[in-house]
Parts: sequence; C-alpha cells; structure tokens
Amino acid sequence: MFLQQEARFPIGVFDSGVGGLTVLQEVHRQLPNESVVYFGDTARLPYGKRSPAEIIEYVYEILHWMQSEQVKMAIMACNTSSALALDIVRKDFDLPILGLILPGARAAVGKGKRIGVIATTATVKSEAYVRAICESDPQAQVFQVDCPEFVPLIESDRINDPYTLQVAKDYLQPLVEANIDTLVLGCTHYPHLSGVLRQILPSHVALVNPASYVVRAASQELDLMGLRCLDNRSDRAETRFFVSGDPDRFAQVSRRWLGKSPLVEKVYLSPVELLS
Ligand SMILES: N[C@@H](CCC(=O)O)C(=O)O
Repeated sequence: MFLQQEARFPIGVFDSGVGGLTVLQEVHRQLPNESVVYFGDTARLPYGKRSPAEIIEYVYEILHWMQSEQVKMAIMACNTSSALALDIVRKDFDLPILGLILPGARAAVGKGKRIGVIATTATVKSEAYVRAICESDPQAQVFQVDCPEFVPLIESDRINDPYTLQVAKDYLQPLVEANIDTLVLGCTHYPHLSGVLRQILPSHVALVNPASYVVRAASQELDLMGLRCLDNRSDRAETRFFVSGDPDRFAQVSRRWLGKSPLVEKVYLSPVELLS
C-alpha cells in the first residue's frame, strides 16, 4: 500500500490561505515531532466562491505538488476542499488524505442536537455537513448559514474591525433565533474569529473547531500505519510555508497567528490533466 512513505517525511497541510493555520496550530500541539509542508493557495482564494469543478482541479494540483515534496500524509485544512473534493481525489493518491467534515460532524453530535453550521457558500451548497451530521445522529437538526464576507475580512487582517462584528451579527442572527446549542466552525478561517463570535452567541452554545478532531484522527492514522515521527529532538521538526500568491503578504497576515513572520516561498503549481 503506502510503502514509499517514511516516518521522517513531512505532513502536508493545505488551505486557500491563512485558515489552515488553525489546523497547523493543532498539528504543532498534538504532533510536535512532525515536520509540515504548509501550502496556501492565496492566488485563487476565496475557494468558497468557486465551482466544484474548480475546487477539484485545484486540489489535484496541490496534492500532486505535495507528493513531489514527499509528504507522507495530507490534511485538507480546508472544509470547502474536504466537502467537494475529498471523496473524489482520495483514490488517485498513494497516501492517506484526511478531511475535516467527518471529524467535525462527529464532534458536533457529541455536543448537541440543534447544530448550527457556518461555512463558505460552496460548503453550504454541498450539504456535506448536513449529511455527515444526520448520518452520525439522525435526531440532530442542522441549521446552515454561509458567511462569504468572513474569509476576505480575515485575509485582509480586519478581525477587530467594527464592520466585522456587524457582519458576524447579521450572519449569526438566524442561528441564535433557531436556538442552536452547538455551532460548527465549518471553515478553517473562522476559528480566527472565535472572539468575535463569542461576543454574539449565548454562552451555552458550544463552539466546535473541527481542526482539533482532524488532527486527532491524523495522529491515530500515523500510529496505525507506523508513520509517526518518533524523533523528538526539537530542532528536527520544521514547518515550511508555500503559497501560490504573494509570499510577503502571507508572511505579514500569518504573523498574528504564528507569533513571527515565517519564511514563505512561492510555488507555481502545474496544471493536472483530469480524466472526466
Ligand atoms: N479555509 C476555507 C476556505 C475558505 C475560502 O477560501 O473560501 C475552508 O475551510 O473552507
């Protein structure tokens, strides 16, 4: 099966932009020995506005490139890609590929019965969370809202802007009125807004960040496959950052989350011929 993989190889983590950093933080917390290749497809964000065909094409390109970087596992740190592309691309790669929807849905049903999901327009339209939640708990009720303004606001570093709070109030209002008890942050950018969301939601509403659950699943998978890196010398694990857009811009925006400006390289992804 996955014979060419070795424990010392990195884990690939990708998103359209800085959203995947919320997953990267969990990788650093739960899997501190692992090296990571992080890719942000910043030239083509937001993915949430893209068609399913475009998203699938981008994901193929990213995974082909990640394979050339010798990743031993790929984590789609992007709900939109997980919702639209995971089941399609998985069969075409000789490496474990993990997505956020199932771990997020399972975590949500463990917390409540009236489950709100906020996500990109593409994820909401796919109904991937509705299916996954209802399969895990047929009694659960799901209320979805797409929040197309969030990703551009986060990518332009406007988290604490009063306008962002107003937009968030408008998006959450129908969910508060529906009396949700649980809210799934169904886009990896949104945990960056947790503080803003908390100001609006009643305190009994549980927030579910699927990032911590997908990384837990990744950890189990690494053990199962004998691919966990056991070398715990702190200087060995490194995270390298790559983007398709402007590396300086990514370094500047991600600084808030990483505590320092990372070194970021630009990558030109090659088009992949898709068999239809
Ligand atoms: N991080 C996003 C992608 C957002 C976007 O580019 O629209 C997700 O989890 O869906």
